Amino acid sequence: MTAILEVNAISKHYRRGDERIVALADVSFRIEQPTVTAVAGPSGSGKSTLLSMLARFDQPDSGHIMIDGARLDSIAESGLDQFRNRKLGFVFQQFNLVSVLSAVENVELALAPQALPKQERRSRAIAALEMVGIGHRLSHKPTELSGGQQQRVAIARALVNRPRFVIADEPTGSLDSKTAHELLDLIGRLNQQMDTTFIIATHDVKVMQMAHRVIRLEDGRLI
Ligand SMILES: Nc1ncnc2c1ncn2[C@@H]1O[C@H](COP(=O)(O)OP(=O)(O)OP(=O)(O)O)[C@@H](O)[C@H]1O
Repeated sequence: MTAILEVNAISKHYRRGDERIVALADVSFRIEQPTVTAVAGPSGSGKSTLLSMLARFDQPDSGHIMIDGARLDSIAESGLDQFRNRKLGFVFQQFNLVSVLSAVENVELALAPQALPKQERRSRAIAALEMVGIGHRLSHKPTELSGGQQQRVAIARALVNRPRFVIADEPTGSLDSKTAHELLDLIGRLNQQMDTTFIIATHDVKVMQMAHRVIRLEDGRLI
């Protein structure tokens, strides 16, 4: 069976002056089904480096990654935006919403690369916001929303293109415990209903508890 994600012996190092920093060392794993995977490990263990490789923001020094049976390193630079737009959604600790835009406009941004009629774009963005339970806050700007509501808008933005994968970096890091629980329930539901695969870098035990699988990194190695 073709894995939906296959990470094959990837390594990555950085140089700082004379120092050689091993960020990832011979990391391999497969994800066979649409599931929620937590990537855990202490600060500096390589979690963000791994996520940036999965999105091809950066490339490993050796090894390779396959998504839906296709090698990431075979995608031409000119095709990267399209690849990310079709396959991936992103969620960040600080939400990364555009402060001057409303909730619905923030979600519409993710649809911009597609040549959709304005009305279609609007209705898709509204549907995504309704799906994450925030259809009653369409015209609110980020500063007029709570942290949990902003993170829901960010999730709607990540999901509006119905990507196969959502890559999240500490999505509960700025949320209180109750709001984090609600967000994780939502992620669990979206995984079930939409078959979206979530890969979540985290220090949060709650995320590790709800994930189907936890991958642990230490000094760039899987443990
Ligand atoms: N651009 C870079 N140049 C030099 N070193 C880097 C660079 N990016 C990351 N590193 C180093 O690579 C290692 C892994 O960093 P990474 O950001 O992946 O860790 P992390 O597990 O995500 O940490 P955190 O939980 O604090 O976000 C660290 O030692 C870090 O200092």
